[in-house]
Amino acid sequence: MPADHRLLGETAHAQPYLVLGDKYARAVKISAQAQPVMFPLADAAQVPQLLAQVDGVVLTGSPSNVHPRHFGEAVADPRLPLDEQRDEVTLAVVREALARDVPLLGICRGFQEINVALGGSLHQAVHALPGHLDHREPKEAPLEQQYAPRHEVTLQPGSLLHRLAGGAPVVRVNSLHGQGIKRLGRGLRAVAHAPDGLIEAVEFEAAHAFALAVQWHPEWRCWEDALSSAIFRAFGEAVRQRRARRLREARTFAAAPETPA
Ligand SMILES: N[C@@H](CCC(=O)NCCCC(=O)O)C(=O)O
Repeated sequence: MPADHRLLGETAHAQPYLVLGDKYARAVKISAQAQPVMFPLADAAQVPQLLAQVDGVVLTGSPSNVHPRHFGEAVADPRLPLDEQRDEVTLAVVREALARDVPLLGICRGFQEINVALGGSLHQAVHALPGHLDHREPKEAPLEQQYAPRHEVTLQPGSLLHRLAGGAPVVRVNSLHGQGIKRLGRGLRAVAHAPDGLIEAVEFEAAHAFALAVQWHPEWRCWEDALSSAIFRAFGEAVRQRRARRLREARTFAAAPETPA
């Protein structure tokens, strides 16, 4: 799971921290029944070696935005936070995980990172687009209201997400984002849309393993919601399948006779 790079503490004495949201780790632990791990201060060059040590990747949400230079644009609103150290690692993780069929779940910012890593782009302010909803959360409201279901999404029949939703054509989801998909990345299939047409979930068409990303927050009290639980349960199953395959391959390699010099 990625680390956010944040300054925490009183402004005059703020210090840099590496941050992972508790609700993401808890959803992996409880609903996916997997052990979250982080690689603090990892850099893009280490990604192949680090991915060989894990059986799945969850790219979490974050208040920070993916730097628009990754999709050829300038920053539209300099007041909004960025996290370029995170970008450098997660964009590499997306490409390597998909190339190696490492189970991949993207949430909110993680959904956007997957799209950008595959050559897609983002609207930097969805609420400023004619005919679009304001997908941002009421920031002054209590958390229960911020993460409450806010709008419907229509699910694509035949998609993994549609199956995980038990065939429901529409579900209600929470919404805590100012950015959204503009140009869809290579190999991605849009599998859920908001009422204003914004893409709200994608799947990677060529994936042989779990590869799903959603713009909303299924990690929020996921054990209370059928679709959220199903998403993390399916991710956890994919993680255990990869682990079993990895251990089988390791035993096979260990048992192989030494080739004569
Ligand atoms: N900054 C991006 C992504 C928004 C996002 O991930 N929000 C969640 C923040 C809090 C949490 O981790 O739950 C955007 O604004 O589109």
